[in-house]
Amino acid sequence: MGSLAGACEIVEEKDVVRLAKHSSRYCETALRSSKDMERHALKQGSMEYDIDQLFQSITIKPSPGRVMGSSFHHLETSASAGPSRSTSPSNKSAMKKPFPIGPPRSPRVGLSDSISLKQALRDLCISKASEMAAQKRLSKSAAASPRVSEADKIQSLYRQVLNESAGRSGLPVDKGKSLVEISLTPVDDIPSSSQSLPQRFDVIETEASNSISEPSQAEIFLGVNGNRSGLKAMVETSSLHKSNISGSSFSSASGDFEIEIDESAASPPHVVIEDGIVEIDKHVNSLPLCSGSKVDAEELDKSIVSSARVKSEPNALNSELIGRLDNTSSSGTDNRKSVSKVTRSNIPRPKPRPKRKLLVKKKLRIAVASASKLIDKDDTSTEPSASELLCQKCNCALKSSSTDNHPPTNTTYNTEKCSNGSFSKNGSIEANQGSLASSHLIRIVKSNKEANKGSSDSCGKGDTDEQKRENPTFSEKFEFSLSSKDSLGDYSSSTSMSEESNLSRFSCGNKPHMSMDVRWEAIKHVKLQYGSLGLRHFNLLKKLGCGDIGTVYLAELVGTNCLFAIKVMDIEFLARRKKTPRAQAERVILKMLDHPFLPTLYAQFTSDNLSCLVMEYCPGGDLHVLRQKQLSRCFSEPAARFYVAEVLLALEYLHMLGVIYRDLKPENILVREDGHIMLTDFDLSLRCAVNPTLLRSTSPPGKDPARMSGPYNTSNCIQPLCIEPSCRVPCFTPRLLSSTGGSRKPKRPDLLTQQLRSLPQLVAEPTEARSNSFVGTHEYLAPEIIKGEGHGAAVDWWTFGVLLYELLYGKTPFKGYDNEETLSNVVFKNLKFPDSPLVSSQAKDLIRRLLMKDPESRLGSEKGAAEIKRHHFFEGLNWALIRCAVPPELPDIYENGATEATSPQGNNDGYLECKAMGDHLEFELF
Ligand SMILES: Nc1ncnc2c1ncn2[C@@H]1O[C@H](COP(=O)(O)OP(=O)(O)OP(=O)(O)O)[C@@H](O)[C@H]1O
Repeated sequence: MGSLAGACEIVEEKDVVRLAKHSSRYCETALRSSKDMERHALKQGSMEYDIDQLFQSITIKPSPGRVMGSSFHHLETSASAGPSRSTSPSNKSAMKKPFPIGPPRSPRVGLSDSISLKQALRDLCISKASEMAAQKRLSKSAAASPRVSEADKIQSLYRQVLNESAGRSGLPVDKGKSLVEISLTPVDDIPSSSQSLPQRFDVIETEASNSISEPSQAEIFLGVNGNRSGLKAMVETSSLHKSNISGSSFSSASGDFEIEIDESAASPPHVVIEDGIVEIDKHVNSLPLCSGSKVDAEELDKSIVSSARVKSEPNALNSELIGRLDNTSSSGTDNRKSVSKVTRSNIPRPKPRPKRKLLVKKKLRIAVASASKLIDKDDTSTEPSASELLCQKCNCALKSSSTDNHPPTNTTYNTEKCSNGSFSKNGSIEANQGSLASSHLIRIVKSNKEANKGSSDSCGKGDTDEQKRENPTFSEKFEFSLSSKDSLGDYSSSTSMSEESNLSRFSCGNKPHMSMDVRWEAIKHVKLQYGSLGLRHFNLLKKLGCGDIGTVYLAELVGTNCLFAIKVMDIEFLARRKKTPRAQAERVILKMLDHPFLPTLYAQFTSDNLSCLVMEYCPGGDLHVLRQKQLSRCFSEPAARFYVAEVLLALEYLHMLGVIYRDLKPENILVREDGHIMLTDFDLSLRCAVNPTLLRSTSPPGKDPARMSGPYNTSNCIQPLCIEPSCRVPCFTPRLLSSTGGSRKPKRPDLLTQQLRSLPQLVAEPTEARSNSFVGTHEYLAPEIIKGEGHGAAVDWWTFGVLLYELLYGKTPFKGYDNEETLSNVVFKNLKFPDSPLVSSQAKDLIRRLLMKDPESRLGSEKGAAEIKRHHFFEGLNWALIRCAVPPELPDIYENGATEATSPQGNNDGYLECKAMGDHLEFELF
């Protein structure tokens, strides 16, 4: 057709007539006759007939050039050669049939060109029609044939694409080199091994089904030009998901596997599991093979974690993703940008796992918990909590409490070691909150645990052998515990230190002034709950100090907010050092005490070789520390008066109980939270008999009461006025009682004062007590103690004078170069007062009267504290209400009730001594 178009134009016949009005009649006739013949011949076939009809309406119009040069010239020649040039209708037919012009030639020549052209056109049309019919038949048969699969179509399509591609690029299609791997295997079924190659298809002859549009081909070309894996994915896309020819999704033939491919995603995806669908978003660097529902949550977790970690590595993702699509792990080096999102819906996974998401969440939660455990590990490794180490019900120390063979990180897994299985979570939690205990606690608890086991406690009987195996040191310690237990039994029986005695002995009933204290209730509750109280019920928070016979810890009762000071004493150590009597004395004295300026003993128990005293905790430190904090390293006179007044009351109380304190010094005067004092440390105290007597005044009326034994020694007073509720309580007015020993001239007493002074005086001073012990602190030792002449209660008034002196002057009065000189000064040196700071004469007079080297001349030696109270130094002081007075200063309370003053003193000597004394008890610094 193309060649023909160039030679002539096909126009309608009328135009030809109009144009060829000069054509000869012969030509028209010939043409007409020729058409008739052909029409007749084509009647046999309808298609040919139609074509013939078509051609009847076609007139070949020669091109201008040709017309002028050949055909037109040919017509002219014919016309000139003919007899008539008329344009009559008869000529029309002649013009239709060309006749020869010029030299005569066969009339077929001119017609033969025209006929051949038409014939060629007709043949071409027939050929095309036949092809279409054949193609139609072929397509019908192909559709009906079950053997023609989608893969065949894919292959044919691909073949066609390759051919076109080769044709366009000019490259030959080499079957061997450009063999394309078309994987029809769903991802789930693809083994992860890199050796398993995808199924290969050779390109086969298949008719194009036109199912691939240009976009798909473009994608395929992109894949071809990219890399093998990319091509594979794209081919899969285009072939398996016809509905989405753009290749944005991938679905298997079974329809249960879908991979969405987002071409625009050039960055790594990340994975989200939701209702069984694995979504790979842009941030996954390393994604495990999503083999259906067999996707391992751990791997997914890893992927998620890694996605967060390697967001900045987008290139790595594609390779991994492609590798997963190929299911060939080794194909991870490709870098294809067209695949970035894969969605798995419902294929080969046997059953969906709707809980996958939960599983992941759980894992994350576990991970958080693990992280918390890691954080806890660190915490417990350095500062384990007692409650974490103990079974709260059966008091069995948990495995983790052993620091020898078990790292502290095991603290949370060992509840199963307790046969009772009653590990108290609350206790643990609360213990964790406030636990600052150090490793020493572990060892103490450990000893406690072993003691429990050794004493056939209800918990862990069967674990003994097992623990021996697990802990090589257990056997040794276990035996030691037994021996300790024997020793303890003797000790306990002789000293009534058992827990049972503690239970029956102690209650708030015999300590009325503290009966409302919540700490009693807390202790009582624990005793009722667990049957007994032990060290296991406390979290040792801080070491407060280490004394001569034990170490004092700040402790919290587990499950409460109650703080205590627990004095822990190693019984064997005490026995070896012959200090057991001191511990006994302190314990007995503490049991008796019920006074606002003396410590309350809440409980006492023994565990293994430890004797523990649970006392009231004083957070304000001691007066020695407090004095050091003062500007001039000494207290003001009012402050000093306040403190010594309270000490005086405490000493008076002790003396009434028949206790000579003997160790008065600022270090033993603790400051409570409210600023009032508490006298502590009674291991040097002397217990003695005391016979409180009511002394009647023998002096005549009007005599200076300072010379009397007491202000109330009036014979005409039957009952002490202070007992009367309706009394105006003049006896509480210190002024009335302060004439004793005062340098000031006493005022003339009025009638009431005379009556009060005439009242009988209670004297509860253990005046008859004598001791030859060399006890106390050098600077505070009374001369009679140093001389060894025997001493009594008056030693406390000597020390009381030294205390007042130190508080006012910041130093002790007889301090020498060394202890020997100090002792010498105490015995021989006269008392001197420094020029500064300025101290009142009343204070100096009191000190002077108290520091009389002769104990019998000493103020208070005859009638006790009452004499001292009456001194002018205390004039105006309300003794009865001094506990309600405002203290000089309040301590700064820090965390856990501790203060700067109660910070660890670092007494390594004492501490090391404690460590050395116990075979398996170690006290360590925080
Ligand atoms: N109830 C308490 N509250 C607060 N801290 C206390 C308490 N009891 C003792 N401490 C502190 O513990 C330290 C040691 O006390 P401990 O009674 O063992 O006596 P010490 O006076 O140092 O020694 P020693 O018994 O040899 O005289 C004290 O210095 C004191 O700081």
